[in-house]
Amino acid sequence: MSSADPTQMRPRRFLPTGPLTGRIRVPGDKSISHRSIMLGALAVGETRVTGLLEGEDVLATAAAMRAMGASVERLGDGEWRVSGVGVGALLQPEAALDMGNSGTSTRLLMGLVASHPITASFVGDASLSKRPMGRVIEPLSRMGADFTASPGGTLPLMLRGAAPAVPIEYRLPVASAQVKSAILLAGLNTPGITTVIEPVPTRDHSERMLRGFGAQLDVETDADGVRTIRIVGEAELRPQVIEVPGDPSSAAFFIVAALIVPGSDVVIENVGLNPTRAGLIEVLRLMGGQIDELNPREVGGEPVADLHVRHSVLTGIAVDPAVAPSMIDEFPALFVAAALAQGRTVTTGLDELRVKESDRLAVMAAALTAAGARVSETEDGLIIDGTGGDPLPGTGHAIATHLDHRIAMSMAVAGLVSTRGVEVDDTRPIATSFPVFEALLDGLRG
Ligand SMILES: O=C(O)C1=C[C@@H](OP(=O)(O)O)[C@@H](O)[C@H](O)C1
Ligand SMILES: C=C(OP(=O)(O)O)C(=O)O
Repeated sequence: MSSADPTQMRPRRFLPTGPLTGRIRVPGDKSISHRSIMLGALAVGETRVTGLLEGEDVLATAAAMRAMGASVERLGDGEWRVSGVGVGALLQPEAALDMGNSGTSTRLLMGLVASHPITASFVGDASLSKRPMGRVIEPLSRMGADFTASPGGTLPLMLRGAAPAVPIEYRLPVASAQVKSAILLAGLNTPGITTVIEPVPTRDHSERMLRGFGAQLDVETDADGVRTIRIVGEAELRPQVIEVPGDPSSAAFFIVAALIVPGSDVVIENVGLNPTRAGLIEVLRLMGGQIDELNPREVGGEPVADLHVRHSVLTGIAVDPAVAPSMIDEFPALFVAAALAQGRTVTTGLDELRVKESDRLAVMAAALTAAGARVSETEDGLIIDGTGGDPLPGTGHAIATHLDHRIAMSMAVAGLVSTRGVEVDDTRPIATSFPVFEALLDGLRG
């Protein structure tokens, strides 16, 4: 796990580069990888997964499911076997579950534990220990689970599951796939029907995968786009064979890199393009980005294509806040594209970015300023005046990543179009979601 110990930090200066050219394949989707292990661990029998992301966050999920009785084994590169215990049969872990840096592991596993007759403690690193868990504690308490959390509703916390739990109907107060998923997973072992009402659609991997594993789940969408998701509890899950598509959130760094580095021409293979995840591509196209989808197909029940990305003259825009949930993790990368675009980019409605691995509005504003970009921070977004493609001049200050992988990778990309490079204070967090990022980047430099 990434540690907060500053003596262990691994800095790197990302230098300006010539054109990026070639083909790459990004690792498996992080959201789908977490869910493959969790649902595999709840099915009776053997689930096989290929293309699993072997990042630290997913490994934290794997370790937790092992600690609760499932067998989770690595057979080869991205190839895993999960032998599940069955819904209702999770065992009480002997030690605290170490969630590392991973919000998804924490919140989804809290959902699972909440409706099992077990007690579990959750701990995490310095970044995760600041993130709000009240958003899952509240609905899961209504289902009967009992929590002892740190002040402010943070980790470390202890959770005593309810048996039986009580089904609820819950309207999400924040657009969060993690909160939605926590409640649906708790609903798996709850008698009756658990209902989540989602006013703003968020990534729907849980719904797709729960159905794929045989849970009875239905989704109704009204004329305003409000989704009502119902899951029938005391489900029996059937083991699956899952091929995890490439992670669009990882592809994002290479899409932006190829767009901003003059002369670049890159193909990123096997990128998941679920519409609840593909907002960045839409926004970059509106800015003038040349991104073509080749060989569209389905992988693991998700739309996928190879993306052909060429250097483009980008123009700043006002980003529609409605697109935010479908690119929530991609804003740091978008901010870098905006910093190199012509004219002004305005983003709004991004309060959720303040509760990710870091406060991504404040940290990206500081990071881009240190790189020489013109940025101002508002309550719920950034306003960025781009260089029009000129290299970022830099200020000589290193970028503080605050244990946030997406800040480290975004600023690595910014360094590619700079006059003297961009010094990232710590590259270790990159391993939480994209361990081969630096190797792929160095490979494209030719
Ligand atoms: O459900 C998921 O897999 C995720 C949901 C999002 O979080 P929120 O639900 O907090 O928006 C996203 O930021 C995270 O990287 C993964
Ligand atoms: C927000 C993220 O992940 P998590 O919430 O799982 O820590 C992310 O990967 O950008």
